[in-house]
Amino acid sequence: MSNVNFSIDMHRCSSRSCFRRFLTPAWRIPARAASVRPCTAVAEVGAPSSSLTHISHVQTPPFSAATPAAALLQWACSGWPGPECDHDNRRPLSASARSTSASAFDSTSTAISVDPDNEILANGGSAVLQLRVAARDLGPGRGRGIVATADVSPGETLLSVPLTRVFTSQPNSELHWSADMAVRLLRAKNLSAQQQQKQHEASQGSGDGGIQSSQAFGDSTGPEVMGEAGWGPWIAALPISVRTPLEYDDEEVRQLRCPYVMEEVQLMQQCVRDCYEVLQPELEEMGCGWQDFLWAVQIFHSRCFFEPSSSLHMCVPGVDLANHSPQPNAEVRLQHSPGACQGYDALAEVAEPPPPEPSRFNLVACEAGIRCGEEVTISYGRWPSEAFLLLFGFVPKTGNSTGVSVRGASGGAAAIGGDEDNTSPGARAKSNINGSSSPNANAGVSADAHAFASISGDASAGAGAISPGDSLTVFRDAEEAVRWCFTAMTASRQLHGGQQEPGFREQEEAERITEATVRTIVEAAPEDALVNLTVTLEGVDDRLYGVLDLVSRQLDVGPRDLLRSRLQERLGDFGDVTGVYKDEAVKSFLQSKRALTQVVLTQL
Ligand SMILES: C[S@@+](CC[C@H](N)C(=O)[O-])C[C@H]1O[C@@H](n2cnc3c(N)ncnc32)[C@H](O)[C@@H]1O
Repeated sequence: MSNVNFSIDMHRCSSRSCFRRFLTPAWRIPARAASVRPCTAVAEVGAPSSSLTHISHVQTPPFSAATPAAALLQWACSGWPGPECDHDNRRPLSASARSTSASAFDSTSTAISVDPDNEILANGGSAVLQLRVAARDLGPGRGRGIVATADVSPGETLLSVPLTRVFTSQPNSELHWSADMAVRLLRAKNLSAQQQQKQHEASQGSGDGGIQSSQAFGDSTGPEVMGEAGWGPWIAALPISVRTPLEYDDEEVRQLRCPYVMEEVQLMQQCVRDCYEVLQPELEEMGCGWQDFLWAVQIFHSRCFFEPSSSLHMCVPGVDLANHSPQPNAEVRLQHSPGACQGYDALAEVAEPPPPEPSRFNLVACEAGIRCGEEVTISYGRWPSEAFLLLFGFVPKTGNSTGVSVRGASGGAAAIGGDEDNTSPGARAKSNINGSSSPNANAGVSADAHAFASISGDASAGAGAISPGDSLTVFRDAEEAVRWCFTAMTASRQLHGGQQEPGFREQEEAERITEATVRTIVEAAPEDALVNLTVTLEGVDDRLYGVLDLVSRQLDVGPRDLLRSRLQERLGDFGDVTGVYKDEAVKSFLQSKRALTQVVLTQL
């Protein structure tokens, strides 16, 4: 097999306007929904409870060795000979080495006892792999995760899932990708339940009491053989409930305080409701309602990888148990089989090739390796906190409240505590913000732009709360920036300069200048080039600087002063974050935005 060293970020991340640009277009009302009547309000189809109790994001069934999650890893890695066969010498580890590491396993380990003379135990017609990882319950904050049950060498494959067992979006779906996947998941859930029922009845008839071992999910129990009914082992291991902002009620949306993010949440909620309306008849035929649909959509939002070359979303059984860390110790790779590569067909014409194996989705240890007992983590990408909150329902923390060192464009990469994540493609793209990566957006930027854009020196005020990769949207787009600057400066001059309220003529003139400035800036730039103008710990978005610089020439105020005023206003949005939050993730979100705004302000 050719090993394509190809990391995949969770979903898509574009460089400059990281969040809005990748999410918003995808969340527009899908084509099939566009013709339907205005959607039903959430309340009519089953609104979430509004009581102020903390809700864990991922609710999972009680965990033991026999749980579906423990059996899932075996099922997911169908056809994989196991980690020891991936070493260069292709020799299995000695039995003693294995038993040493196995002694550190807990009861949930999937590496059950092994006959040393028999590398692979036959079980229900399938092999039991000697995995070096196990699924574990990590508590209310994180749900389940993957833990190393032995020391793992750098580059070692931990899980290897054939693409035939990866639940993938359909390329030409008319519906939003997650809605389409949700219906397919619910259908598969129904079919696999029916299948299980049949098996149960058959086994009762045959007198074995209907007891099916959780280890008995063999190669014959997958979707390759059973079609949609074959996803049962994965579905049984999915969380019972997932909570993301799709479930927020009005009060919780208000608690987000940030108008841009509140809009995104409302847009997403609306889109899902619209999709539900379109799909309702089909869902009801399956006996599913709004809550089932909402659950399934959130399953995919919180567990899918986005594969950029095919634009497909992939939910990978087993690997979908890996939690996020900004400093991951593992990564994912697609391994293409010769059968999936160009040239296989040509070979088939001249020789009898081996039957093509499916390509595989691998979880691989990073360069440092992994110690026995450590959680195996991957990076979902380096995103603003709202992207994490909206899709995954949590906001990552730095875990370090001191030692923030921020350098700007000319100074190179920022280092935030010990948790800087430069591993993802998103991270590399984002660090270009202060460079000249957006040529069209920089028209008119003066020579001191970079000095201004560069946030330098140490800043520690509350920086430990900043989610790695977070950014603050200062303006939705250039037009909003121009209008805000004119309005704010007029108001400020009246307040501080004792100026009279402008008369009709003056107002007209001010409006004319504003419109002309908007046209100069917006019409000169390509469509959507000037949306989501941000600041990050790495500095000020060049495009934002360019806009403020042009406006400042009209207003006779420095761009730095304009930015400072705006950030002070934004800080007010995130003011006092103490209080009761039904969802702790909202608090982490607010703390991160507030701390980021404060740090940037101290650096201006
Ligand atoms: C791909 S799933 C990972 C497995 C999940 N913990 C489970 O029990 O099924 C992603 C979800 O796990 C949780 N999660 C992942 N990384 C986390 C982290 N660093 N902190 C808190 N929750 C995390 C979030 O609820 C997220 O939506």
